[in-house]
Amino acid sequence: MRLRAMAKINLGLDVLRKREDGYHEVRMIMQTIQMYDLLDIRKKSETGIVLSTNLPYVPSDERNLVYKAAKLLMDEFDVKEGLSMKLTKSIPVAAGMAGGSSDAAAAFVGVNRLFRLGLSEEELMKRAVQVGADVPYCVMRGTALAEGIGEKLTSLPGLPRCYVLVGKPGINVSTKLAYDNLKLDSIQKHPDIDGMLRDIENQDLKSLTSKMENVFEPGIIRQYPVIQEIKDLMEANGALKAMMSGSGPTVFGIFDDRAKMREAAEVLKQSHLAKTVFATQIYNRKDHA
Ligand SMILES: C[C@@](CO)(OP(=O)(O)O)[C@H](O)COP(=O)(O)OP(=O)(O)OC[C@H]1O[C@@H](n2ccc(N)nc2=O)[C@H](O)[C@@H]1O
Ligand SMILES: Nc1ncnc2c1ncn2[C@@H]1O[C@H](COP(=O)(O)OP(=O)(O)O)[C@@H](O)[C@H]1O
Repeated sequence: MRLRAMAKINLGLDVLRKREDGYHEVRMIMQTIQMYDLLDIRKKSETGIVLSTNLPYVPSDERNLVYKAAKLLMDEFDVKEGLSMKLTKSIPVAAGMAGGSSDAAAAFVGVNRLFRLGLSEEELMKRAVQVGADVPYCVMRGTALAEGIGEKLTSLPGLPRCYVLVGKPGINVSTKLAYDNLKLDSIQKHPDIDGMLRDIENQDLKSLTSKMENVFEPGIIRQYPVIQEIKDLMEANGALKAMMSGSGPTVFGIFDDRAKMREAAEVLKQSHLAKTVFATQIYNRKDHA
């Protein structure tokens, strides 16, 4: 069985407060994009889980979120058969695009199907949060409002067709450090998430993109000014708006015109500001086909 684990971007990202357990309460507008890892899974005769990946620097043992997700379900349902998984990564790692979380979501969906565990999407999402705050969203996909620590999800109407240019500089940002370094009292500008929800309801892409904000962005840009340079390049080359995704460092630009996006992609490649440049579009199917 082959599953696609789709990447996400955060169109809006607000952090409200720190909880007792160290996690933060957030309010985010999430969007799946057509960029994916592949997870091949099959039963094997010997018991246990075996995982391989195409990247030497991604762990292929119990530290991998795919392994964690599969083990969690197989332990709960006392699955005696073995599982073999092959993960082929294309989503940049530690990039703010939920690559690992989405791989874990694919493992939840795949193990549920392969061993006929009969869990509904909601039941999978309830378990998914144990692997990571963004994993329930990666099970759900599409356009969504994420609250709580990211696990309280409301499905939203799909956005009008638009194109997404992804540019990741050659640096990595730790999500944990990004949260630890965030000074909640000195956040200059909170995104207008409610306004964005209205724009999505009205299918008004221009108004929606004009409100895009991410509270992590100023702090991470101070550390890595290249992020600002990539944003500026995208906006100078036709993006309605460009912003950092999640805890960074990936920048995405939203375009209403595919040709313009492709031209901007060429300019970005020539600039050598980004290590990964990928031109794609939003993705709103939810069926894990
Ligand atoms: C920032 C966001 C925005 O979508 O995405 P990424 O940049 O990772 O893609 C998410 O909130 C990332 O969610 P996720 O990557 O699943 O987080 P987890 O693995 O559960 O947590 C990693 C660490 O981040 C911090 N964390 C995470 C989520 C949250 N709501 N509050 C937190 O404080 C915690 O310190 C935790 O130890
Ligand atoms: N399946 C996986 N894919 C990528 N990284 C993984 C995976 N499982 C565990 N990790 C670890 O998690 C860290 C962050 O991964 P990733 O999910 O790509 O970040 P982000 O959520 O910022 O996009 C990596 O440094 C890696 O060591």
